[in-house]
Amino acid sequence: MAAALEKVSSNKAFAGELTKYKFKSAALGGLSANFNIFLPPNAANEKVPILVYLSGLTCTEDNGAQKGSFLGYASEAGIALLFPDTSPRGAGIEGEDDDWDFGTGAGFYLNSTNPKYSKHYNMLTHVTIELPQDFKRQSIFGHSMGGHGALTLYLASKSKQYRSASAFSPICNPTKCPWGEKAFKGYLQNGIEEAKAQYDATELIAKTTDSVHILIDYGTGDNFYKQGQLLPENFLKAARDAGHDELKVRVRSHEGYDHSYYFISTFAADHIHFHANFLKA
Ligand SMILES: N[C@@H](CCC(=O)N[C@@H](CSC=O)C(=O)NCC(=O)O)C(=O)O
Repeated sequence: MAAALEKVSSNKAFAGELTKYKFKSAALGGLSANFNIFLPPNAANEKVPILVYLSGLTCTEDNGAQKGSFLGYASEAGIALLFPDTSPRGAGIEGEDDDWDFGTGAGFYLNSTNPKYSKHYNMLTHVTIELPQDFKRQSIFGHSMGGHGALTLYLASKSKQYRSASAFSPICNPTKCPWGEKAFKGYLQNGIEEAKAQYDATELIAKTTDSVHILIDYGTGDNFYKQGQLLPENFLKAARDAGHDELKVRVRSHEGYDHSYYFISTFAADHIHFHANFLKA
């Protein structure tokens, strides 16, 4: 990271340290951006791998850090956690605060090509290039819109930036659900068609021939799943059709669990341990 970082807060947790920084983000058009980073205790003596967590709609860099139950498991595994924000803040674009599922808090981890948003809404560059400039061993996970971000950043990365990806209740096929359709029509000049090439995990896995390491968990009691916003079955079918077996792409359905952080924290250990296999190999 080239820009100067300003420490906002710091808390000791699980023998490690959770620190919030802010800086002036070039990717987000010069706006001030926050992120949290958790360093496990062994980071004082050696280089540690990093796991990036992307949050969902309406979230900030705090939701995952405060409610995900990830820190203790990451501390034990010797893995750092990076929690970016979910969108630029305060761009001042007309209408960006009108809805909870578009604009502020809803950056969809893409680079906007619509001139109205393209100066500020570049969360793809922010997360993949601007924040982690010096990190060599990285994996990525996320929730809901952040699960969409984790899967698409992993699958679309030409440089294989991430060793593995996992997601809780991800938006798996956003070109076919209301949240994705709304976001892509707003942020992208060529809308859904443009999104299919880069920002739809189901479209991407169908074209992926390389070996992948993906874990997805969702709950059958999740109202957004029931409303057809997540579509994990589409992703699973596309993965199997493309030849990715259970060892490469694992999609688990959990009876009765909802979309909340109670669900995420229930399976937090599984996700940290899944990534540890690849980050520490
Ligand atoms: N305000 C909304 C509900 C918003 C919501 O549920 N956001 C989820 C992510 S949804 C997909 O990206 C979330 O993580 N919320 C924050 C939390 O801490 O739970 C509504 O009115 O339905």
